Amino acid sequence: MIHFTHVTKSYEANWKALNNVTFRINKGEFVFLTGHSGAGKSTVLKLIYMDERPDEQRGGQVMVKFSDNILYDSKNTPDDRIQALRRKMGIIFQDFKLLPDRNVFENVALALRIVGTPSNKINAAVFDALALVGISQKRFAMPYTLSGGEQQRVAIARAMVHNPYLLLADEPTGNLDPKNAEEVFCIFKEINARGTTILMATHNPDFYLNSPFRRLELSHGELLNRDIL
Ligand SMILES: Nc1ncnc2c1ncn2[C@@H]1O[C@H](COP(=O)(O)OP(=O)(O)OP(=O)(O)O)[C@@H](O)[C@H]1O
Repeated sequence: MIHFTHVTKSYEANWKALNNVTFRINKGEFVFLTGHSGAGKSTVLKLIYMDERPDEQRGGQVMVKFSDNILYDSKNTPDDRIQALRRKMGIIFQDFKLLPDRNVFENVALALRIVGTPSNKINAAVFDALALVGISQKRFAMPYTLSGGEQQRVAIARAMVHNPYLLLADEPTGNLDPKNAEEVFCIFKEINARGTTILMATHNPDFYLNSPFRRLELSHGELLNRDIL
């Protein structure tokens, strides 16, 4: 589903945030992305949701392939197709990024309203997504009244409401205490078991050391483990 082929990304001249990174993630996998602060984890995720592109000269290629007919690659995807790409994935950040002036239901519903989904379908999809993360009872609450763990669960519901093929998570448990972090990780495992591919950037070894899932480890912009094709 995700193919990085010799990807190099320089934000500044003569300095590579990512250097010649090649890996592949298959449909249905759960993969961790690890590495020290500044190793390039967020850059990998931004290249997948095309907030960034590889270097023009010898930057390699990022390809995201959802099916035989639905394919986005960094060389041939114009800027005006990026929204369509992002509608096929869910993205979760460390700091939740909920809209402070909308309640839980509206935060989750918004992505569907924007694309003109009929309200009966919105209601059903939002209820399903809130049930998935176990927070239906808080649907009328405003974000500032929720704990960090609850806010992140709303963010997961928002990311999942349109049934994405792929879930990208950038340090999703970084602001949570261990109990909430574990709960969020369990929700991710459930989402993956239902078929969504997951790439999760994390610093937390408790997740990846005792886990059957594959790990891509970055150090100073380079991939350390190369048994990942
Ligand atoms: N827009 C930018 N302009 C210049 N440098 C950048 C930019 N974005 C990232 N960098 C640099 O690229 C390197 C990789 O950053 P990135 O955010 O991908 O690392 P990370 O592994 O996600 O780090 P952290 O765990 O701290 O979030 C860092 O040295 C960072 O300072």
